Amino acid sequence: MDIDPTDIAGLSRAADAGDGAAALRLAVLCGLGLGRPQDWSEALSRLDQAAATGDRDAVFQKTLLAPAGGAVDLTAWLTPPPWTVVSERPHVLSLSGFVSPALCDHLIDLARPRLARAQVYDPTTGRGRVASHRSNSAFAFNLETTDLVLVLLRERIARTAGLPVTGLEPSQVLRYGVGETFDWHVDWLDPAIPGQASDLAARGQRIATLLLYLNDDFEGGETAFESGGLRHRARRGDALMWANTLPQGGVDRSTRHAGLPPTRGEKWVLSQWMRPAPPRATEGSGAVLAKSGLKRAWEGLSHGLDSNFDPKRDTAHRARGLAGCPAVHRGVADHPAPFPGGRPPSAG
Ligand SMILES: O=C(O)CCC(=O)C(=O)O
Ligand SMILES: [Fe+2]
Repeated sequence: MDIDPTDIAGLSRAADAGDGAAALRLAVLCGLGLGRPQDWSEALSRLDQAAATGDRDAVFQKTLLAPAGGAVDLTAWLTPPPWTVVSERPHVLSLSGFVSPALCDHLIDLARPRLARAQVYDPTTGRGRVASHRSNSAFAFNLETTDLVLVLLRERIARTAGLPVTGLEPSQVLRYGVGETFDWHVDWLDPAIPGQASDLAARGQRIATLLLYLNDDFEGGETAFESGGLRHRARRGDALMWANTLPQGGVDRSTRHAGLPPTRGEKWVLSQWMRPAPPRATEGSGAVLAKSGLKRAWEGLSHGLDSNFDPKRDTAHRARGLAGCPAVHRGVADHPAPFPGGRPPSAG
């Protein structure tokens, strides 16, 4: 495809003329709400259009999203599965069957050829750097590598947490070989650390973390919490979600945790850190952002940074976010309804 990937009109023309790759790219932009308003029904019909051309990637993504054949069940996708409370303090929930084993394999396949040594924040500069306490490897998805499966997965994660998808950081796949670890750490950012303060001011706190376990054929490698001595092992396709902030606001210091080293085999997880909203720098009129944001997001190959910002919705989330993760805290207090009234927000 030699069409400008940020040229929505050009992509639409090519898609309607039978270019499956253009239709598939358009499906991603429709699902993300980048360069145009978010529209699930168009995203799915562009996927169908791409699959109908015989585009192998589109056909494969459709089988992952609708394994029984037929149409993708959007309501099912955007409805969080039941959960169990693993720990009240820290607030940790376990969700079984978050995605299918086939989808886990797909995420591993996307990440495997793109892995690099995982990094941590440099406490002074705030830039990434290699550190001995994080010896595993990682891949963070960018706009180019984000497919419709990941777009829908990110929306499912956001709705499970009760946080806006625009606040999700780039999704990362982590791989741990034998002896590799993400040693004891917290996911929340510390305003007292200069390298984290400006990021915190721009994007808000990492309210919640969700880990999706992509395989289970290894030994050791548990996710461990210092407080209470919790050691969590999950089945492939299960997720673990916890709040890094307290319901009344402020960070939860009891969330100190680690990815312990596998003693046999390799461990794969998808790690999703969640903020209350996109960076303040991008706030403005939604329409202007929608156009210029896409070009900038593509050039930076990032996403989540410039998606369609809705000042009313996202400011409310940010305010709410300061007092913790809605779904995790509600889940702990009032298991199992994740949304007010027990129903997810509308899929539209
Ligand atoms: O791999 C794990 O079990 C932990 C990962 C983790 O702590 C993180 O991604 O923040
Ligand atoms: Fe962590």
